[in-house]
Amino acid sequence: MSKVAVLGAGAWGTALAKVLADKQNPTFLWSHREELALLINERRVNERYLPSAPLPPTLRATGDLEEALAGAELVVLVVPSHAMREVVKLARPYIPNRALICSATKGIENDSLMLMSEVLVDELGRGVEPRLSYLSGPSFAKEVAAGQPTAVVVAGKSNDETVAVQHAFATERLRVYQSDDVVGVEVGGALKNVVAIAAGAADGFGFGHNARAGLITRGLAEIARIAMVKGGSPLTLAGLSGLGDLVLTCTGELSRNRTVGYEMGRGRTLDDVLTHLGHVAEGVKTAKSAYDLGVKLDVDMPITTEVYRVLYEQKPALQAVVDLMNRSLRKE
Ligand SMILES: NC(=O)C1=CN([C@@H]2O[C@H](COP(=O)(O)OP(=O)(O)OC[C@H]3O[C@@H](n4cnc5c(N)ncnc54)[C@H](O)[C@@H]3O)[C@@H](O)[C@H]2O)C=CC1
Ligand SMILES: O=C(CO)COP(=O)(O)O
Repeated sequence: MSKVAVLGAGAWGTALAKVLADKQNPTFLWSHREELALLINERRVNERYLPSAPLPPTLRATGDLEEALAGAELVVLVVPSHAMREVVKLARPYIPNRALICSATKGIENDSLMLMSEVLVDELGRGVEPRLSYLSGPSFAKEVAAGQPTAVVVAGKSNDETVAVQHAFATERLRVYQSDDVVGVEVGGALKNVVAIAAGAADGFGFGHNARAGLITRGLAEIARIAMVKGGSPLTLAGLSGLGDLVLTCTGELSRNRTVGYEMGRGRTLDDVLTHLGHVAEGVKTAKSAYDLGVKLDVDMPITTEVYRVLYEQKPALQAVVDLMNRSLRKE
């Protein structure tokens, strides 16, 4: 590509920008904090968010959206979900007419209860839909940046454009699958973060492997229920952006969402954990959106509901376990 813009200079934006820049695409990494962009250019590493990854000369950081976007063939959106709408509004005047636009953000907007795909169409218009795609799957930024073998999926409604994005990201170490199930891929990526908080808490309490495996499996069941009601395929949820990312985030110590649950399971408060985390834990805000969505769509989401009650209604976490285990018995 002649130019790529990555909007969002956190851990994941930096890792994806590195992948694209290592492939010799001139890559602009936009940070909403100018001083971070200056530091990245000076030190050739994003010390704040991804200190382990040296960045190639093909990558340039900037705090100027117009500079990042002018002439870009591919625009990658990787800001936290709560900032997506605001950033897209700011970026809209500068996004080139034919640019492919790929979101790698995982989350559901509070209040509107929109997936990122719905936020993007809301802000950019239906006409842009064929150029939109969504990257998701089990992929810790640190491992991708280190060239550890990783598999992800890119979903989009238009085959040619999605294949173009698939090829843009693919490397010998990053295997990229393609999907046309935008809803399934997005719901899987967003809701696994909520289940990861529960799985982390189970580990923090000192529960065993059984509890974790039960949470992963029953978590997947409720994620699939919501995805289906929203028009996604349950098969997608058996893939990288469902089961794959759920297993990674519920078991991997690098997960920020799992860490939030783990520390709360060990007795720390949510505010204390978030103050010291230094990164976004999307599952916290998404727990509220997912709970509201479950109520709105009349979908039974017991694990999500308990995570919501612990995070937002100060329910004691151990009481949540008791309530989860003692619901009426039912068919699997
Ligand atoms: N870190 C990872 O391993 C992965 C993260 N993701 C997803 O990528 C998205 C971004 O996550 P990370 O890069 O890891 O987050 P991070 O916590 O490492 O960095 C967040 C970045 O967003 C910026 N930011 C915060 N508020 C902003 C605003 N209002 N406007 C513009 N920028 C703002 C921060 O300055 C920072 O650069 C999330 O949705 C996350 O779930 C997806 C896959 C892997
Ligand atoms: O989405 C991720 C890996 O696929 C990252 O998960 P955390 O945000 O919990 O670290």
